Amino acid sequence: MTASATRVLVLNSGSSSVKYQLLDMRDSARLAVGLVERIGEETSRLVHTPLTDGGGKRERTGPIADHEAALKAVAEELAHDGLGLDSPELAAIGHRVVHGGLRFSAPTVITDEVMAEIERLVPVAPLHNPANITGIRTAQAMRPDLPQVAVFDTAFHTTMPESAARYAIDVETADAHRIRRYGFHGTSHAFVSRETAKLLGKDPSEVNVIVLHLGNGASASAVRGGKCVDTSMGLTPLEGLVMGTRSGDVDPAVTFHLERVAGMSTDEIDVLLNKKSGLVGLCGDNDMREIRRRIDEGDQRALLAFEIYIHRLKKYIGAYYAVLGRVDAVVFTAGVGENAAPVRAAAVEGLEELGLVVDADLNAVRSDAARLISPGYARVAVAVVPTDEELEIARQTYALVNA
Ligand SMILES: Nc1ncnc2c1ncn2[C@@H]1O[C@H](COP(=O)(O)OP(=O)(O)O)[C@@H](O)[C@H]1O
Ligand SMILES: CC(=O)OP(=O)(O)O
Ligand SMILES: [Mg+2]
Repeated sequence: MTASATRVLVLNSGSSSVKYQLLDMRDSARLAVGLVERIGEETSRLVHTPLTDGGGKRERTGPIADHEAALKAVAEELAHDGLGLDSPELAAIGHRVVHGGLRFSAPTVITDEVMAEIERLVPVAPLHNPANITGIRTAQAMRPDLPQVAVFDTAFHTTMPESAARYAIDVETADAHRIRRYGFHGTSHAFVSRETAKLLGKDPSEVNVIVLHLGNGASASAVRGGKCVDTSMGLTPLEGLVMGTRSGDVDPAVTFHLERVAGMSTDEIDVLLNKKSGLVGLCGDNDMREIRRRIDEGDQRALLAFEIYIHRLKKYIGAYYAVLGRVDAVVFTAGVGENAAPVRAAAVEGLEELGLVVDADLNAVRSDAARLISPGYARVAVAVVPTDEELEIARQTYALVNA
């Protein structure tokens, strides 16, 4: 890396999307941001926004076959703005990697051996790790000379005590197969819990926070003094909250029952619970905007899906309240948490005895800023804090390559 190399490209590869940002780490300024969605479908779309000279969003539509093709398209868009991957100013490429098992509790420079470990974990993050691997390989091929850094979703959760991380199943079996709660979205839970402390004017070590990361994937975490003590996702990102297409918690016997009684294969049940359940399974839509629109039109299926979503969320707020004992803030983040005021209002409705109240006017404000939505008298702050996984990944990546 040359002394003038201060830029970091961040790739957040999801199962069917890539979000990316190019940042200059001297001031964390974003030079370009973008998204490729519906990868593998006929209707793929790339939206690229350069931010160097006032911007000007560009869009490409049409089939993008896989993550490799997606990244090549992203590289072309960046080159078009004079921000190509060949730039000597690029210091590193930071990758979100969803499953890092127990081994990675910090950002890590990717070697062949690290890649082998990420590959070994594919069975426990089948929707995510393969996309992360393709992203890394494609970026390595483009810039073999640059450090590629993995920032793991699981890292923040490695501080959980055994009482929260261990499932109550036979210890030998669990240990032999490394079955335990790992938790995901950790980069977001870490970033948002820290930003929440800032919003409260306190040091992270002084505050206990319940973070509700509600995107397409969704998870809750209990953070005590800056450290995660429990989280809702488990061995895989399937456990916990109701999500866009994932069931979250179900009785594990549902799977035996479907095998024995419905004659479904393990793979079919995997697809059912990961891709055809959650909001989409309950009402046919996984987008909260569409669900709210249908509810406003009197659609009963959409209403029931919303109520199931909220009921689960409320149970986790209560559970993590009990785990923490004292709660300073309940925080909403990610696509649904940041934008869906009705979800926030419904999730804390009836919890006044716990000190949780949402002010309807504050909750209705649309803003990109971190903000309180509880009234001044409330014992527990309720807040909306936008997550920025890409910024956090860029910071960790840059810090590591400069260490
Ligand atoms: N204005 C909005 N109102 C309600 N929900 C929204 C809004 N914008 C986005 N969402 C929800 O956010 C989800 C995407 O969240 P996001 O955090 O980007 O997810 P992911 O990172 O898992 O792709 C959408 O599926 C939709 O349900
Ligand atoms: C781990 C996980 O669920 O990630 P996402 O929300 O991006 O699908
Ligand atoms: Mg996300």
